[in-house]
Amino acid sequence: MATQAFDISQLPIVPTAGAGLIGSYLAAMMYGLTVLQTYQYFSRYWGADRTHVYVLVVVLTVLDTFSMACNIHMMWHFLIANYCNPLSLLFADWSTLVSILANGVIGIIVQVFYAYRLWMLSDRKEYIAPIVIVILGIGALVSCNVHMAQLYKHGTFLQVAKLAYLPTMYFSFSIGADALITFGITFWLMRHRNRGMRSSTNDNTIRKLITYTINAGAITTYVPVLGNLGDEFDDSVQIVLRHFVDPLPSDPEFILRFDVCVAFEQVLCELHSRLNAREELRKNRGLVTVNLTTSSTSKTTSYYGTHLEIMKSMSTALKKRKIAVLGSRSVGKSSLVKQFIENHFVDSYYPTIESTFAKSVVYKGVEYDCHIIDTAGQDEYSPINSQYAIGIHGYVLVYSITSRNSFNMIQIVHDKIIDFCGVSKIPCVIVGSKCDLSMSRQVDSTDGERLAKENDCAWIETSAKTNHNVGKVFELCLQEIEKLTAPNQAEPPAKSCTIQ
Ligand SMILES: Nc1nc2c(ncn2[C@@H]2O[C@H](COP(=O)(O)OP(=O)(O)OP(=O)(O)O)[C@@H](O)[C@H]2O)c(=O)[nH]1
Repeated sequence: MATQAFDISQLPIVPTAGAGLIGSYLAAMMYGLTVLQTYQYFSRYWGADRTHVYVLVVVLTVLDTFSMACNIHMMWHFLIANYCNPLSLLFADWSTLVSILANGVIGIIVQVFYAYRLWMLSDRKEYIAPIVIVILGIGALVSCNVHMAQLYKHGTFLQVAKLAYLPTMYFSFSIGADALITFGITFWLMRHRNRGMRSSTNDNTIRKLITYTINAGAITTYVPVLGNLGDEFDDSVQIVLRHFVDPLPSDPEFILRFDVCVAFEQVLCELHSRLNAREELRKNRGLVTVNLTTSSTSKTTSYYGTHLEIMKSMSTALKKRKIAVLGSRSVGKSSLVKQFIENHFVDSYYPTIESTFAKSVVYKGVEYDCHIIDTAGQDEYSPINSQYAIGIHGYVLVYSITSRNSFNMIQIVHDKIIDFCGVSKIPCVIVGSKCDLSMSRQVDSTDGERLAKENDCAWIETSAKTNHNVGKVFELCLQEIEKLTAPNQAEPPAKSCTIQ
């Protein structure tokens, strides 16, 4: 039988899928990074988060993987299995349809998550924006589903021009939700910066969070904006744009571009969320104090700003612990706190007036938002300020092993707090500092241990200089606080007392 010459120009399509191919390569690269982020999340935080957070991360990753597999199949179907068969471009392949749905589901999960995050950031006060975000997210999902159902019903791409309003709706809903998320989160972060505990580390971290939020918002909004506005650009730009995000297509090639672009956008969204993970922000050491807690009694809590981190913040009623560091002058209180928070030792001596630091500490798989108050040194003539008896969960009482006087001050300070608080026991760790100076030792470790035992406190020797046992000090303090905390109680009663 003679083969009929086929005139490709008679087809109601543009027979090129190059745009889809390039888009698939980019999406695959982004997918690889997303998997890497997921791996890092599990290797860093395994055991520290709650089960449902892991489930959520796994579900998102599986959906991402599924979407990527569909994209690869789609490319295989059109470019390899049907090589030299331009007619195949007329018919909707199952993977094209299913990946539209998978991307829609990923989108709604991420948007609902961000709506929840916004609500939490606002101390559960802001309802309107989160509800609008969810409605827009549902709108985007519905547009996706209707689009997929229509394509399935028709079985071919011939009706695609008539259905072009559906991807336009999808893009519009996505832009609305992403823009609202970005503005909402930035607004609340700025509010927290203005009213929260002011310090350069806090401000830096909040600035960083705002930058992340704006970047993530800009990038996740970028593709849909181009999608909707592409036709407005001049010809030269359009040549490029048409290959990625042609908004109102009249040919099936669009489906490839659309699909890949949506996948690309979602993967980017995922990627950015994960890139904003806690380790990066932890480099700032001092943490921010913004209201994100689920506990109504706690006013501030740590906030690392993004996706996975906030998943965790949301999942756990973050436990805030306020710890006061007390002791004689020059025993090394500030050095101890600085070593713990900033990981460095300062040789020079500057008397402290008072500074507060914040840091999250994972202890026994639970993350605590610790606020550490470094106080001015006490002596017989300047006893402790009664403010250190109010709202404090635990105490670190520091003496220097090179100063007998500083050791003797510990009992005085301890009794004073007990007096102030009107209780018989306080969560407390007694710390013998400067243990690297053993040649000048004036206080034996047995004396320290005995004193701690008599007062029912924990005890440890440290050196801020050599970073010996520094982290352990605060772990012990948390341990002492938790001993006095009823099981499942997020907030132990901070010592609030009548001053006698
Ligand atoms: N060798 C040694 N020196 C230390 C150590 N910790 C602190 N110092 C030194 O002790 C001096 C006082 O340290 P600070 O941390 O300022 O003491 P402080 O208790 O905060 O002093 P106030 O602010 O007056 O209460 C500084 O010169 C520190 O370098 C340590 O572990 N080993």
